[in-house]
Amino acid sequence: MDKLLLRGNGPLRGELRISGAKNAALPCLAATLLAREPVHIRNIPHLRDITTTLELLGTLGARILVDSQLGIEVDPRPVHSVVAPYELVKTMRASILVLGPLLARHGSAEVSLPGGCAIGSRPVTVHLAGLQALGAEITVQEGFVKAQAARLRGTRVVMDVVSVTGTENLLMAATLAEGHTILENAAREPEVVDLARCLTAMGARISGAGTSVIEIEGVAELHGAEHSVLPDRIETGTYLVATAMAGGDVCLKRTDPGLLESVLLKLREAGAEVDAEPDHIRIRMARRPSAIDVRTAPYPAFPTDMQAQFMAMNCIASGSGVITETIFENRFMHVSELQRLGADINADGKTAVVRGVPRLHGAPVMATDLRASASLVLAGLVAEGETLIDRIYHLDRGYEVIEEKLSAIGADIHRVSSSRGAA
Ligand SMILES: CC(=O)N[C@H]1[C@@H](OP(=O)(O)OP(=O)(O)OC[C@H]2O[C@@H](n3ccc(=O)[nH]c3=O)[C@H](O)[C@@H]2O)O[C@H](CO)[C@@H](O)[C@@H]1O
Ligand SMILES: C=C(OP(=O)(O)O)C(=O)O
Repeated sequence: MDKLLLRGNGPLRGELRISGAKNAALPCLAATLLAREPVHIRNIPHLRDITTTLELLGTLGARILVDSQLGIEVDPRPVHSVVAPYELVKTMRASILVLGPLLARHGSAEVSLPGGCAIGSRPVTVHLAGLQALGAEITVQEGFVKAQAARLRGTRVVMDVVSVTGTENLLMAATLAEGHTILENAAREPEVVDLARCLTAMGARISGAGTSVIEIEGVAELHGAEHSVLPDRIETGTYLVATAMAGGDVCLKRTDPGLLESVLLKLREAGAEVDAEPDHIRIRMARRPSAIDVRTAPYPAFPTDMQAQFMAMNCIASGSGVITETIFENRFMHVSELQRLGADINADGKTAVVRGVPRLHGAPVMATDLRASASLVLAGLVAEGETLIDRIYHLDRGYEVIEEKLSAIGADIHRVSSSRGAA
């Protein structure tokens, strides 16, 4: 099993290109199941979650073509199965996203309850209650969600919690429902908006995406389309924090500052100079960051997927900062690993108080989930000596060639096989 080896190596300088967003590419790939013709999706990141999704689509019978630019064409016409098996679904939360499209397009679906980051209990009741409201018969048996409906019927659905993938599943299902659907208390994340753009290109009739009320006028069928996935705001935020921690001058290309205003605000508060242009962000940091307070909440507030990275920054900041995680009940698993590097963190329930220390010290650590892994990489960039990160398969779910991107801007980071790690 691979590990990452890092040595603190001073400021970061240069430019790097941001990839397409994992959390938008995954629902867009699921949405291809709704169409009657091939759908071409561009700017897809090269990630393990994407490979798993393509494998899942292939298992259902879809034909997948990858072009030289890593654009992917999914031809859903040969789909012959509506069963998403446990072996593929267990590693990835987003696999539940095939439920709505399979049900809407084929009248039934059997999807294993999903896996993904173990950051909380992560129920799918919003998805199931919404599909029931749209007329589906749903049972959960032996770890599988089984859903049936000859044709879904548009209706008003009030989601009892704001759920990103819940909103996406219902949005996709409603595109082929008979009549009008109103989704209330919808998630407003940019990835939901991107999915709505993809569906609209396929012929769906959607208004209100990006607000908490989305309306969908069902259509009889969806056609082929081309769609380019929006930039990954979490990858963008992670490299911005890396520069804020290590110091230096880095330009992130092919991103969109409008997607992460709450994050840019916090970076400026920490002392970074941030120039936001329509398609790139330049960050300069010439001093130790100041500790900041962060409270996670649904978009447009501060994203939970950036919480661990900001905790890493507070670990080496001047002063103390309070991190409050309001979305997931078990998203502080990085705390004990950051402590192994010398961080001073006191976590209790939803809150962690971080007192910045002048220096972290390298140590062997273990990645526990995707963004926790990212926080360890950031800490390793500035720690004195060697940091060896185990279980980086979590990182490979969500960061495209992270060691290549960070090396290109001056970091000392290498992927090593376990035999080197054990030496
Ligand atoms: C593939 C993907 O896009 N993943 C993102 C998505 O996950 P995901 O869509 O799984 O997260 P949700 O928005 O559904 O979860 C938000 C909160 O709602 C709760 N909840 C959710 C569904 C439900 O039926 N009942 C319920 O109580 C969850 O336990 C959690 O506390 O949004 C999260 C919140 O921004 C991000 O951290 C993930 O990176
Ligand atoms: C939690 C995440 O992913 P998933 O929802 O796929 O587990 C994430 O992207 O930070």
